[in-house]
Amino acid sequence: MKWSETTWRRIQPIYSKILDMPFIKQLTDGSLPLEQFQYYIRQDSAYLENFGRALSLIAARAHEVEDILSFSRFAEGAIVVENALHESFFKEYNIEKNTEISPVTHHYTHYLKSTAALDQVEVAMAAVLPCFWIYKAVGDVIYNNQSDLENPYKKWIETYSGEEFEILVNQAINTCDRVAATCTTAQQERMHEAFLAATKLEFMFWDSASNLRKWPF
Ligand SMILES: Cc1ncc(CO)c(N)n1
Ligand SMILES: Cc1ncsc1CCO
Repeated sequence: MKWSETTWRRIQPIYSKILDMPFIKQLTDGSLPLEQFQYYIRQDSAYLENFGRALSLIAARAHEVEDILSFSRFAEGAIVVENALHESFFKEYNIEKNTEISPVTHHYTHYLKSTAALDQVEVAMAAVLPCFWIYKAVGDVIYNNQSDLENPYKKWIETYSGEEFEILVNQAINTCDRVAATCTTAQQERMHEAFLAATKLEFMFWDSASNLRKWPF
């Protein structure tokens, strides 16, 4: 079995919990309270900026020229999406710009950047993979279950359900499979652990928006 098939199977219990989250259900039917969406977009802007940095670090550390190119493109894509948030979502949804980074965003972005800087590069590639794969999978489920044509979050829903994003996601998955094939079993296991950790953080990222989580001080 491919590394990606094994890793996707292993995270199924968490993936099911993600699909059951109130945030996802309410985004799908359009009933998500605006305050939660605003919180989410502000945090996602900070997330994408740092995700872009992590992807650039991986590009710099990749062994193969084709992977330097892919991860440089991914990094650019993340910053382009971040820019789009500022150009449209911040204005349309009346979102304040200067936000304090939340505890979960802080943890997730620092986890990705330290993994990208210090871990084996194959492990770093596995750590960023849920950002692609979970969003593609969840984006498709939301897109296919939209119940309300007037959904105020329609534009967001379209970001991750297009063919363009799908191509990048498949590229990220295939890259992980190719590099995993060069790794020892122990190294592949560390790739699984990184994929699992980032999947949990994807759950927590939405959970944090649902609860408008803040620092205690
Ligand atoms: C938290 C998070 N994970 C993944 C993506 C998609 O890359 C995103 N925009 N935000
Ligand atoms: C995963 C992801 N999220 C926003 S853009 C992107 C793909 C990289 O361009």
